Order: sequence, then C-alpha cells, then structure tokens
Amino acid sequence: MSTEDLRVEDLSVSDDLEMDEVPQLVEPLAKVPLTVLTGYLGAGKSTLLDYILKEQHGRRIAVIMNEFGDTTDIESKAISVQSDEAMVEEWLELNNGCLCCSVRDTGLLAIINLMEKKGRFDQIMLETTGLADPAPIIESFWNEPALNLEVGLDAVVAVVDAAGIEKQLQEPRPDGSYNEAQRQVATADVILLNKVDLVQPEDLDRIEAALRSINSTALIHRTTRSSIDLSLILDLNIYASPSIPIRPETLAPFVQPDDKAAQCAGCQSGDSSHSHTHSTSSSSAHANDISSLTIPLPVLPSVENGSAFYRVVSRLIWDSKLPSTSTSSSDEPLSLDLLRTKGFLRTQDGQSYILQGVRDIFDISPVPPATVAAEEREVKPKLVLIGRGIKGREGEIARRFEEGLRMALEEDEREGGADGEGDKDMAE
Ligand SMILES: Nc1nc2c(ncn2[C@@H]2O[C@H](COP(=O)(O)OP(=O)(O)OP(=O)(O)O)[C@@H](O)[C@H]2O)c(=O)[nH]1
Repeated sequence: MSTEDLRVEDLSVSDDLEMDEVPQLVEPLAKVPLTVLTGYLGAGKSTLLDYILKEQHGRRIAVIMNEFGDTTDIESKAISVQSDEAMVEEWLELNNGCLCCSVRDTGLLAIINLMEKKGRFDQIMLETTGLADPAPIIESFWNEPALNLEVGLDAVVAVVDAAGIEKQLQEPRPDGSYNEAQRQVATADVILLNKVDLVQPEDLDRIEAALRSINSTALIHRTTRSSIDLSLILDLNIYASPSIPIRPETLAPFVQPDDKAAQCAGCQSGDSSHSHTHSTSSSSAHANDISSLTIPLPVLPSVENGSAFYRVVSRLIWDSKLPSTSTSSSDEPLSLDLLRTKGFLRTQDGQSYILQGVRDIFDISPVPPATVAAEEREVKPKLVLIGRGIKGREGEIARRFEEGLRMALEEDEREGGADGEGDKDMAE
C-alpha cells in the first residue's frame, strides 16, 4: 500500500472536532463517488437535483452545478455567496446533509477545495449544463491525478425528455458532427427516460429502442418528474476501482445480450402485429448513424499494457485502426468515430475486468472476484463499441477485430508470452 492511500479518518463523521483532535487513524479511505449528470435543456436535471436535495436519504451529497439560473426552486435558494472562493462561487447547506454549490466552470479541482472546507461527502453529483458534452468532463477527470486520488468517477447519468428526445437526436449540426443529445445518450451509463407522462404509452418502446440503438449498454429507467430510487443512479461503481465492490447493476448491461437489448419490446415478445417504425430509415432509432456493436471476446492470457488485447484495443480506440489480417491486407483506418467503448474481459487466471472508454481515453479495472460471483458467471466476455461509422459495417469491424486479436495472441505465443513487455507496437 502506498502512503498516498493512507489518510486521516473521514472528518465528516466528527464535524465538531478540530483537526488536532481528530484521532490519527491511518486507514485507506474509499474514493468519493462522483456522478456526472447530463441531459438536454429542459430534460429534468434540476428536477432530479431538487428531489435529491430535499429527500431524506441518509447520505451526505454534494450537488455541484456549473451554472445558476433564476427559475428553479433549488437555484433561487442558492444565494449564499462566498466571494473569497476562486472557483466555488456559492453554496447552500441543507438540513438533510446535502450541500449545493455552483462552480464557475467544470474545473474539477473545485471539488477538492470544497471537500477541504466542508468535509468529505458520501457522493458528489456534478451537473453539466444542458448543452454540455460530458466527454471532456470525464476526460479531464481521468487526466487529473490529484482529483483521482480522492474522487472516483461513479457513473454518467443522462436525463432525457421522452417527448423531445427523438427530435433532439435528429437535429443536424452544420458541420455534420454529433449533436449534444447524441453525445449525452451515447456517453451515458444510466439514462432516465423522463417525462413519460407526456408520451403515449405505446410510443415509449419506440423511443427506448431509439436510445438503445445508439447506446445498447446503458441502463434505462422510465421516470416522471425525475423521480427514481436513488440507489439506481448513485454509488454504482461503473468505473470501478479494485478496492470497491462492484454492484450487479454494473454488469447488467453486459449480461443482457445486446441484440435483444437493441430490439423493440414487441420483437422480443414475439408479437408479430406491432409496427416496425424504428427500422425505417427516417426513424430516430438510427439517428445520424450512431450505433453500437458488440464483439465477443475469448478468455485472454492478459489484459496488461503491452498484451495482445491491449495492443489491439488501444490501436482501435486511439487510432481507429485494426491490424491487417488475411482478409484486409492494409492497415488502413476504419473511419470510426467512437464516443464510447465498454468491455467485460476475463483472463485465463479467472480474473474479470471492466473496460471503460470515453472518446480516446480508456481504462481497464479488475473486478473484485468475491463481489459479483453470481452475476459474473452469466457474463460472457465482450467489447461494446458505440459511435459513428459502425452501422452497416458491423461484420467487417467485428471480423477484423477478432482476426487481429487472434493474430496478436498467436504472435505473443510464438514469442513465448510477450504480455507485459510494454508498448510493443505502439510506436508504429
Ligand atoms: N410533465 C412533466 N414535466 C416535467 C417532468 N420533469 C420535469 N418537468 C418540468 O420540465 C421543466 C424543465 O425541467 P428542469 O428540471 O428544469 O430541466 P433541466 O434539465 O434542469 O433544464 P436546464 O436547466 O434548462 O438544462 C420544468 O418545468 C419541470 O417542472 C416530467 O416528468 N413531466
């Protein structure tokens, strides 16, 4: 254990004590889970935060908003100005233990400053503005080592407006790039399909299918007024670190076969009378050609940096390239624009891993074996790609990945196990 893992015991349990009175217990502290809350303008994010801030849920939650308006209930109450703060502008402490604050930008070091002043929290919720792309926030989090020691990215939760999301997904950007709604849906780990009271029940399956066609692995919950059991959105450990038990929800998307998840409920129930509006080219189900692809994986010798799998997957995520194979002689880029990559991996020593990727950053974390035994047995190793350039080329991409991985594994085997020897062909 490194000394960086050793901290003074959680101060939040003894708010009345001065620093020098705090018992010097040197135990490793769990990272404070951080939930990134995203969603289009008006989807229901503030409604969710309002709910969290008012509920008695027994947790000390810091809700951090990076803008204040003047219309919602929460925002109009948050008027305690701390002018000496560099980044944290305002905060409001509530009697249920929650703390609401505003940061001038998405600079996440504000969170550490906040915890230094106000003690640790059980959970942090960081709300992005309605037009924000969550990916840079996640990337800056992964790239900020100081923050990473104290705070662990828990999950990306997107609130979508059931009545508006189909149109929002279709809105073109002048430069042809992803629009915000597409980015938010594609990046989410959990989607609250909110405002279901405004939609005909028979339309909900189609709308959900549209979301699934973009992001087949997100957990989708239908809500009205963003009302949800908080255990379904908080403390999920989706971006697990080895020391934190993984909740079954983390693995649920991997347990459910993707091809079923992507189908509408009517298809799954065998009801031949339902309409297939989601399969027409004009439907939002395939908005702007963003889609998901699941590639089954073998049990691997290793997933360490330098291993066959690491080499192939990092080339795919970083360079959009797959190795040349017998059927594709060139090493040409695949013209993929990946927004999100997820994987459930297993190695020959019985260890399981979760791969999480947002844009060109990815991380592979071991799954603690004891925590998910039952669910884990159900999960087949797989890699899920979410982005543009997949649709219509699923077979080609999967074949090139599988063949490239097989060749890389054979190469390592010939060389007597090159795993862990570094970035073998990364310099190419
Ligand atoms: N009918 C209905 N209205 C809702 C629901 N959820 C939220 N609203 C209303 O929708 C409006 C927008 O909700 P907000 O929670 O402010 O949305 P937001 O995502 O925070 O919006 P921005 O701050 O603009 O990004 C408010 O008037 C809410 O009362 C719902 O489930 N059904």
